[in-house]
Amino acid sequence: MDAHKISANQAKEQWWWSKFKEKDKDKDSHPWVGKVLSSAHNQSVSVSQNTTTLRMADAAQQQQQQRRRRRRIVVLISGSGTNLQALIDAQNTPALPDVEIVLVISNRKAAYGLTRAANADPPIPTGYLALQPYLKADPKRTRDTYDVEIARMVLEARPDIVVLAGWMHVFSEGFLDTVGQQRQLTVINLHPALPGAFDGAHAIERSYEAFQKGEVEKVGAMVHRVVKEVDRGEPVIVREVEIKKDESLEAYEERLHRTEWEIIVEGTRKVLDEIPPT
Ligand SMILES: Nc1nc2c(c(=O)[nH]1)N[C@@H](CN(C=O)c1ccc(C(=O)N[C@@H](CCC(=O)O)C(=O)O)cc1)CN2
Ligand SMILES: NCC(=O)N[C@@H]1O[C@H](COP(=O)([O-])[O-])[C@@H](O)[C@H]1O
Repeated sequence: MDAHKISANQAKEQWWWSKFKEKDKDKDSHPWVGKVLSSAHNQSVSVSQNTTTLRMADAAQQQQQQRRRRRRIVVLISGSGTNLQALIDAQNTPALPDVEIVLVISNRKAAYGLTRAANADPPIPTGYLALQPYLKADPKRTRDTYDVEIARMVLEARPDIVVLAGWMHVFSEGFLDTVGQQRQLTVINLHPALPGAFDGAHAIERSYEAFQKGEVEKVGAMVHRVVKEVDRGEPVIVREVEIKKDESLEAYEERLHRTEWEIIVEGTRKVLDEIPPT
């Protein structure tokens, strides 16, 4: 700013002083009047400074409140983790705002999804617990106690949502009852078939074969809430996928996976947005 130019505040200040001096001319210039006015001025300056400070603090607090607490996501995987990668890439974009993937758990040591989590920026903490080694370690252990142990690992991360992204293990009540103890904690699952058809494992191959044999007209994928009955939970997102007569399984699978990468983000966002802000 050029030296001869003054700021709006300085101009306001000089106007104020000129008014103050005009007033002073009309009145007896009792020394105390000057003192009262100048201290009034000083007070008004300090009040306005305090007001400004208060206003700034209030604005900062409002900004803080507007900046929602990041919603915490735990992801369970068993394989390559391309759907986990879709979630990692979508974090804090308009597709999936105000989130943090806080833990990735695999039941298979060789799952490449664990590498994806470690390579994320910042790296995502991972956990690993496979059923068979767990059972072999202690004869008193059961599939149900395994499920409770997985649930404990999940709850320790204080999630707002649990996403099964290619988690190839059927949960018993042990898991569902344990995570169900945390209010409003939803578990969702990505399933490569439409509701009510091809529940369970190998759904991609089974639905592809059924279409090619003319047994079904439509195929697709869904994200659903997880209940005890496998793949029978309420659908959250359902998306049909184009399939062509006599095309290869690989061609169909590639198209299906692209759809999965979209709906796993949409489904996660949809369920998180159902949670009232704290
Ligand atoms: N109680 C529930 N558990 C799980 C659900 C669910 O809806 N309710 N969804 C599945 C995911 N899933 C299909 O989407 C699925 C995964 C695995 C299996 C399965 O038969 N697994 C075998 C082991 C297979 C293997 O290790 O290759 C098993 O668990 O014995 C069925 C369906 C996740 N869990
Ligand atoms: N019944 C569950 C099931 O079949 N899930 C399937 O596992 C794959 C995981 O891929 P990813 O490891 O690359 O994300 C996905 O195709 C998903 O639909």
